[in-house]
Amino acid sequence: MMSDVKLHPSVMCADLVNLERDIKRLEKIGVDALHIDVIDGKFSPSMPIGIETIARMREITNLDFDIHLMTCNNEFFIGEMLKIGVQSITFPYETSLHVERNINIIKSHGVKASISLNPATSISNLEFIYDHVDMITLMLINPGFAGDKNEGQVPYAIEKINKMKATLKSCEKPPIIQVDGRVSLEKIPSLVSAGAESLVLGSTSLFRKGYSIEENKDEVDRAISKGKEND
Ligand SMILES: O=C(CO)[C@H](O)[C@H](O)COP(=O)(O)O
Repeated sequence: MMSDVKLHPSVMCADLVNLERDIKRLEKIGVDALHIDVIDGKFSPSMPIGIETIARMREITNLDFDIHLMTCNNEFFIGEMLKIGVQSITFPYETSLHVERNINIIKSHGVKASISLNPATSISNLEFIYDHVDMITLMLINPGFAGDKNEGQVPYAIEKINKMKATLKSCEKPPIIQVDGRVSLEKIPSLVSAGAESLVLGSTSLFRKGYSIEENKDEVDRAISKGKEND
């Protein structure tokens, strides 16, 4: 099924010892980009995927890389990702001293620039840069860990998406709204009808245990269609 909602599987939820196999499966089912979390152990206390692994992944697939930095030294990691050759880089607002400079560096390499907001960070912080970013990633959980329980998502997720959507109405070229964190099959309909345009798919959807990636993809498509009906 074709949908204008972008599917970005979260690589940290794949089988990390069978990464190539899972990437090939994702290529076959048709996804829009691989969402790759780069976590430095300080911004959040986990380190699922390292720089070398991403460089190696670049050699085995032509899928777009949607890099999500969850780091403190963003300038360093932006530089490393640009060397690898990625299509989009999201960096966290909360650890960026020079937000506009980061955006400019990323864009000067022809790469899409995006910014992420932790659950408690207000969207008003982005007031002056909406027109300069390609995507805004709304974290619906406190970042760092994937989880296969349908819990952990902040209760104000839908309200935040609604507000973001309303705010972006006045933009000439509005950035895409991406949602990340426990984007479950149950929640996809309400997230999509609120205005989410890119879904980071993890352990409660595309990588749901007990089902194949292919079976889960059918369920994701169904959940998106349901969300579109309620639009
Ligand atoms: O950003 C992340 C962790 O911080 C993961 O990409 C995200 O949580 C996906 O996993 P899940 O859907 O299992 O929560």
